Amino acid sequence: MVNSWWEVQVLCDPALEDTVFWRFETFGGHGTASQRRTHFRQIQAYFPQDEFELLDLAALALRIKQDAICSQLAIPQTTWRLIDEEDWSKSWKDHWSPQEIGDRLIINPAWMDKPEGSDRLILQLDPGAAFGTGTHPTTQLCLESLEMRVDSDTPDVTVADIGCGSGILSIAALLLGAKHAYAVDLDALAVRATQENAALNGFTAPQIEVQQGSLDTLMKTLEKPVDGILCNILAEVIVDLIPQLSEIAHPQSWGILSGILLEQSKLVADTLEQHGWVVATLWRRKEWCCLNIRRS
Ligand SMILES: C[S@@+](CC[C@H](N)C(=O)[O-])C[C@H]1O[C@@H](n2cnc3c(N)ncnc32)[C@H](O)[C@@H]1O
Repeated sequence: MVNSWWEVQVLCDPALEDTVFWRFETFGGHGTASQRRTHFRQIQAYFPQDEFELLDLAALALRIKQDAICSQLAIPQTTWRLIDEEDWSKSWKDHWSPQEIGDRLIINPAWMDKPEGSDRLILQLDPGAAFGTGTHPTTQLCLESLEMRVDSDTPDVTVADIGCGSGILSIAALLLGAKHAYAVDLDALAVRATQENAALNGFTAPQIEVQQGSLDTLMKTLEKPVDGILCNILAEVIVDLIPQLSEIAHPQSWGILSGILLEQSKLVADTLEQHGWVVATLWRRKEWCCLNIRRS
């Protein structure tokens, strides 16, 4: 059980924002959020104290500094402090507000009143320690792609959500009209967050089934192939998963893959092609992209 967290805060040039998000994610940060300041960005993430030594944080700060130097940007200021569980949840909640995404969704922090008078689907979310507040470009790209794939005209859609984090993509799929979501994540905190968030939105098993694990878990437990595969992890991880992706797909299945930096998209697309998939569209936001794929 985690009792204390490192709150790591980076003040940097806006152009470094995506890189810092990516560094936080690869280091295992939770609840990453950013705010605009007049001439710079303030980005923070939280790291469980029992898993991170001061040396790890120093290494993270050094990497971020090197990233800035390589991009010829001002040297960022990285600071950290130890906070307890209660302060942690409050601290990052202070930085988060309702957010409209695409044409049909609004992500509403669970501790705030539901927005009134909106004709959007309201996705209630409390990510807790898991990734996926909807503020990251990759999550937004996945949600916008999902809107184009799932609606009330496609009522029997089933989706697999690999690396579900807070559960945001599975829940969005169900709100948009999908029939079943099968969510997996290696992180036990993400499994718990997904179950709790699903319940907040009125979804429980069997409509949503959440397990700790990855693609191999789904391969063992799914009774039928799914119509859609959602996977917002990192390119390196996605490339490793691709060879077995078709094990949970049928000939008409589609996929939405993100967490991929633009310069990594060719590697991912080539690997997809080698394994019977094609990239139908590539959506881009900042340095990130999202591949909408189908079987070839
Ligand atoms: C970038 S977050 C995405 C969360 C959410 N789906 C979203 O779109 O915002 C990636 C998640 O993938 C999980 N993850 C990383 N590698 C994984 C793997 N090989 N299999 C399953 N989950 C993985 C992480 O624990 C993390 O929760």
